Amino acid sequence: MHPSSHLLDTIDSPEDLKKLSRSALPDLAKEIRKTIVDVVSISGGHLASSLGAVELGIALHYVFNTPRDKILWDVGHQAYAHKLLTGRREQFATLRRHGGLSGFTKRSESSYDAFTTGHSSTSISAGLGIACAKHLKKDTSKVVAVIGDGSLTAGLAYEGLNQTGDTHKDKDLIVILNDNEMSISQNVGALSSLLSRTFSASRLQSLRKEFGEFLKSLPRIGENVYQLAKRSEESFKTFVTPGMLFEAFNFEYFGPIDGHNLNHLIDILNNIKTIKEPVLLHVITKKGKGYPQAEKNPVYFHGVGSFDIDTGVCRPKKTNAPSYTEVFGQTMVELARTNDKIIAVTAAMPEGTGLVPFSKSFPDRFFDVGIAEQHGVTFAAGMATEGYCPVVAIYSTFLQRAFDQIIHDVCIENLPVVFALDRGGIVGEDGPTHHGLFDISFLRTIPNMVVMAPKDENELRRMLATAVAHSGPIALRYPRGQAVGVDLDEPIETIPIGSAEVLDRGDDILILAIGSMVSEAQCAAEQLAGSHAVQATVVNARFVKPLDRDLILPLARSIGRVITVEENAVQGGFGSAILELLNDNGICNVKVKRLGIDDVFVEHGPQRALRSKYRMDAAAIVENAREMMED
Ligand SMILES: Cc1ncc(C[n+]2csc(CCOP(=O)(O)OP(=O)(O)O)c2C)c(N)n1
Ligand SMILES: CC(=O)[C@@H](O)[C@H](O)COP(=O)(O)O
Ligand SMILES: [Mg+2]
Repeated sequence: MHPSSHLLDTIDSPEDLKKLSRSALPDLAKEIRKTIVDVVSISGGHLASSLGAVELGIALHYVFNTPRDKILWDVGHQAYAHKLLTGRREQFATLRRHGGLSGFTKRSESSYDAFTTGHSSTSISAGLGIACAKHLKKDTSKVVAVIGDGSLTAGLAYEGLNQTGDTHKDKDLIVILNDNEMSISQNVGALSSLLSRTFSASRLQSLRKEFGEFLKSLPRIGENVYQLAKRSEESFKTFVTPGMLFEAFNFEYFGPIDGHNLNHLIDILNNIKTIKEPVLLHVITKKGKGYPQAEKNPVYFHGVGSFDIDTGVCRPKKTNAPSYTEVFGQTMVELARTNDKIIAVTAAMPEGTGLVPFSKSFPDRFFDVGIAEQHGVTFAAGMATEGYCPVVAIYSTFLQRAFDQIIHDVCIENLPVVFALDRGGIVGEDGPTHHGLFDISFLRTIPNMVVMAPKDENELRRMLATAVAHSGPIALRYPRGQAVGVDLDEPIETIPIGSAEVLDRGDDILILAIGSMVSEAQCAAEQLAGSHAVQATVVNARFVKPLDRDLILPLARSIGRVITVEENAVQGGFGSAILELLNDNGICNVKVKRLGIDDVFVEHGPQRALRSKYRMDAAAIVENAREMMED
């Protein structure tokens, strides 16, 4: 690694970058890489993707006139070099920290961040929107969307390409395909093998051209020659290349070129910026480029916690409890051993959702559909119609994409699809685009859907067993990170649908808690009894839908003071469900306080700090209980 940052230290904006000679840029790239590795080794972050896009970031800001020209970084997880070059060098050490720089691009953070990101595959649609708006305003500045090969597996990207290629209107958009042959894991699907046909691509294209020229040179094309030409054209299609694909979308295709060769990048960008029609530039990069450990293991270094730079080894976490994700993954394997109908579906997150062990034990029953949550849900619905039991494991935040598919393709027909929602609640450093704070609200409104959240990892296992035995759509949501550390039942018992449990008994206040908030409620009950002489009944609701009305209603009636607690938006969530239940049953003289996230987007920061700031803890329950007692 380069010892100092004397070039980077001179850059406060892309204007300063432009003052450097081309020959200095490779050294600048080294300095940027060193800075990224240094900071991410402490703060954690998306290391491998950002290291792969260093030259791209330099070349784009060297050639284009940002922020007037707009660069949209898809997902935004590869944009650390962009941040360093656009006036955020001094704050870079605050990356992903509470109050510091976001790990993604964010409009409110910088005028150089053209679009706020975190979820994938938005760059082409948003870029086209910006380009069309510029066109209407007669603004001739340029728009560049940088999208990865993984992000190009999502349908949304093709919706953008399709509209961009509409020949009836001028669409001045440059799309850069940053192809490192990786999503988080190995990229999947027909597209990934198509993109790697680079050798045959150029060979076949020149063959095709030569053949066309030959035909044109003939004085008269008879029927036989014409038929031969058509057949040849057809057979060329079996060798479709990336260029042909994008040309079919009416893009001018350039590439593939080496995305780490600054001279080539700058030359070609200078050329294509003069073209006033859709352009696709295909660049080949290496995920983790420049940091050997990340080059060797890009999956591990995609999103990483703090690590030792010399060894690449992550700093150990303090607890011995497994994560919810691990327990989910192990339980899937256990259940699938005796139930050959269980199928696992992931949308490009086999590691993140804990499904790698399942994929190894049952490769035929494991499906990675790519970054295609909508397709994944409908695909699962199709499998369910054939008698299988698909378990769709998707982070809460990414399932938002598939809301219509859940209703239209799964719930209307009451199909037995299990939704395993990892990262339900506050996720931490990824911030507002990634917190899973809406699933309870959006799932509980859907007819036929059952919604559960476990209080600990043993209950997660029981809920998963319950879910695969259920005959309709059913969702369980659980948090990011370490579980509670309880013993696990063997064999796994199921839970009657809609049954809550009483954990503590007291006459003063009723605390109805769900999921991760159950342990906080118990802790609060202990404090209330110990220091404030307030006796609380604590109920682990287990189900948001259906609620255990036979247990909840008499308790609410007799105690008269109710606090609901959930790690979810308070609007429309578990607390709202309780209010509806009470109201619908004529119980209107009960005081109810709903605790949850109150109509805001939660910023990024450590999970613990955010939970405390947003009052998702025992202290908040105690405070609210005491206020209620005083009223
Ligand atoms: C809708 C959505 N689903 C899943 C993810 C999780 N995710 C973030 S980056 C990524 C892989 C993206 O691959 P690619 O675009 O090729 O970028 P690379 O990491 O290779 O640079 C995935 C699956 C996401 N951000 N958004
Ligand atoms: C950029 C992105 O969407 C993912 O890489 C995400 O950051 C993963 O989050 P986890 O670290 O919770 O798996
Ligand atoms: Mg990629």
